[in-house]
Amino acid sequence: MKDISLVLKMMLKEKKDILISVFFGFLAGITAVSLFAASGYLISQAAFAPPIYTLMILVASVKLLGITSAVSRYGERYFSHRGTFTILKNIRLKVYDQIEPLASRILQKYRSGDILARIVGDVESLQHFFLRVFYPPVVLATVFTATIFFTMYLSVGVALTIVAGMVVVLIVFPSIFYLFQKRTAVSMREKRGALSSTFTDYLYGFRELTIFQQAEGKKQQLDHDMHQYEEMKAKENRQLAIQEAVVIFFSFFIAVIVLVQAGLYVSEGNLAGTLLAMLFMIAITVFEDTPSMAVLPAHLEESKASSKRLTEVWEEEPRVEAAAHELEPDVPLHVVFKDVSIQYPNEKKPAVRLASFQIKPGKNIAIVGPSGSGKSTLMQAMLTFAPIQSGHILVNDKEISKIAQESLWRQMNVSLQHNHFFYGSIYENLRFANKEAGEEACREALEKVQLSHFSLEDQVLEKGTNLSGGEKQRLALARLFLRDASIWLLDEPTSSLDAITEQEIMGQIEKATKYQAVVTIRHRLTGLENMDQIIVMNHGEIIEQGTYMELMGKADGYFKAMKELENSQLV
Ligand SMILES: Nc1ncnc2c1ncn2[C@@H]1O[C@H](COP(=O)(O)OP(=O)(O)OP(=O)(O)O)[C@@H](O)[C@H]1O
Repeated sequence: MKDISLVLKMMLKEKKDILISVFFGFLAGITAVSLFAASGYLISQAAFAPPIYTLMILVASVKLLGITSAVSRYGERYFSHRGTFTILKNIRLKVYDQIEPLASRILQKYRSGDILARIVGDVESLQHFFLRVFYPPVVLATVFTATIFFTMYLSVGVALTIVAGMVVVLIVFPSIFYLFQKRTAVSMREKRGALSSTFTDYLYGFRELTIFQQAEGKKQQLDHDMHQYEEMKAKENRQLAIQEAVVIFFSFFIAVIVLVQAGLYVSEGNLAGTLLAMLFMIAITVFEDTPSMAVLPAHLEESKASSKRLTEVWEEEPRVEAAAHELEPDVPLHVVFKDVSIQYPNEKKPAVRLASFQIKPGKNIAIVGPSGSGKSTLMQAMLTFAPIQSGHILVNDKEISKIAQESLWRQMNVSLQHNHFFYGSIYENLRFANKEAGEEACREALEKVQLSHFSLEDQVLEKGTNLSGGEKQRLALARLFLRDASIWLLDEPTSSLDAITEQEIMGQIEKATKYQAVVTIRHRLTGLENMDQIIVMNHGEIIEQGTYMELMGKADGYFKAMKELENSQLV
């Protein structure tokens, strides 16, 4: 029950449509049974040449039942499908609401292909829960019960045969099929997950795979995964077809038993002969919709697994209470790190240990240190993307975890090591930072980053694959000139640029940020003389901090040694 709690909760929100569709389903089923029962009775009665009005009443009833059955079948389809699509919409919204605040953590834990398979494939497969798992047994049970009561009135023996048939079809068969299905479903899901992950790996890494001549091997693995998945799918379809055949065969078998049994009662004089055809028709019709019970176990297993796979994505994550404190938009940010340690999930040691420093409004700060020393992690923590293990990050005296993320990000201008570009024009990619930015402002921003040779209509391909590394960095920086923000966070913003372009663009940034704080992660140690503060990191710790002069004044300082080494290489 816990496994399908997600879909059950979403389903119960649509009680009205569910009740109406069950009502129409029952009406359609029971009128179909009555229609065939009345037809059987009509044929038998006609053989005895009864008064014309008897036949007229029977013919009219048959017609009326036919019309009612058709109309209620329409109502059943309409409301059950409407309910299904609303349930699916509710599930999509719920999944999005749960996953969105955890996105940065989840993407560290799951492969992107797997996440995609969950939020597309698993959500889609839950649409079958109501229509194929919940609904058929409920409607069948109600139709069976009503039919059994009616049949009991005619012949208790026949009614008991139908009861036995009902128990086998509604309980025994689904339970046996479920056991078979469980095994197939587990390997199906594993194969689907493997296929989806291999496929995304192949797609994202296509260029590298081709260059390193590994594409063929990966393609073979993809073919292999695809082949295995198709084989499993074919096996599952075969299994479902056999199950369906068993149920259909059994239904006819019960109808034949009813015919033989009723025939026996007639010959013994315990049943009127005119009821024979009627009982046979009832037995045939009441089992008409039972093949849906053959596929029910497969859909139940699929729904359970999908619901579980979706909920585990957010249930295993620590709960994030919606932070409610809104930062005032006009007050510049003052950020204080107090003994902050950060450890990524599944990592043995922290990426940052006991970091303490401040970012005051209007100050220029550089973070330097060897690769892997934790510089970007500090920036990720300011953006609330890195998991803080201990210590405090205060933004305008408020704990960062209590601040509504949007109000924090609104005041930040960020350029990360890898910036994302969308398929579209340069203009669209710039306006993504500020919807209000007009063409003139965008052209000026391009000029500031020395991209004035680009027109606003030029196309950017997915992930900016038609741009050079330096162009991507400059386009990412151009976005920042279009937004007002009180802190600029720049992670190696000019690492792909030549020294002259770098100097000019940094000059433009300096001009635009007279009153803003700018935190820049740097590998090159040039141009740091005017920094208000330089933070030096090594092995996840801040080992030195101060102005350029202060750090260069330390006789055996780490920064001083790094700077001297760099200078010696430049000479
Ligand atoms: N998402 C992550 N999951 C697990 N470990 C991570 C993650 N991101 C970074 N790390 C680890 O944290 C440590 C610090 O990484 P970080 O990116 O902060 O270093 P950096 O100083 O910015 O390096 P670089 O100069 O190469 O960009 C590294 O050991 C890295 O492997």
